[in-house]
Amino acid sequence: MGLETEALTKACVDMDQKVVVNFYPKCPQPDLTLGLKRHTDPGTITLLLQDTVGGLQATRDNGKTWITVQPVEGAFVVNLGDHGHYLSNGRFKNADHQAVVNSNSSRLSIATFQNPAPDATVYPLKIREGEKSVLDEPITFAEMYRRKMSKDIDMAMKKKLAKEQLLKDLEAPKLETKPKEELLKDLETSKLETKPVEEIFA
Ligand SMILES: O=C(O)CCC(=O)C(=O)O
Ligand SMILES: [Fe+2]
Repeated sequence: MGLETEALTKACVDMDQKVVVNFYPKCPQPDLTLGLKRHTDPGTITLLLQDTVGGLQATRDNGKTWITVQPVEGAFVVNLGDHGHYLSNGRFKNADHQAVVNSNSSRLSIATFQNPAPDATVYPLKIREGEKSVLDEPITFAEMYRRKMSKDIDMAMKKKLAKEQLLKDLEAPKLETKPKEELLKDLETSKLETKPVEEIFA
């Protein structure tokens, strides 16, 4: 990024490492659900170790296509998180990803999140000529996280209300529509789920 040595370390203030072990049991009807819903990781960078089963998917072409991240034995998947996205002024993208399940085997993954300190400043480290900042103002990592989570809760609430309405509508007599399972699945995979981070913070 053309930054001075230690610029990233300084931006993170006091790096905090969190390890999460994800266990995805076998699922008899994998196309009705997800192991982990679509999201971006909030931190700077994530190192992910997945077993040989596979199930991690990421988008490309601005969310238009899903690709499966094939497990490579002994290799980590390195994801950029929201903090890394902002520090680079969006030059490096936060990985938009999800985990699917399957009916044959259970799966295990270990994610190691590298997060900045809660009071670290989130703002591009360098804004190049002609570029606009992806953030209007500097905020703390704690604030960035709070905004992300409240948008998430908002979406979940909207989705819950939409689901309740849909179930009500389905009870109405003579409603010509797709089968109930299909409608519920549409809702489950709908764009209400999450948005690209730029839109969330717009
Ligand atoms: O299990 C996976 O492959 C993805 C895990 C993940 O995205 C996460 O823990 O944030
Ligand atoms: Fe993730």
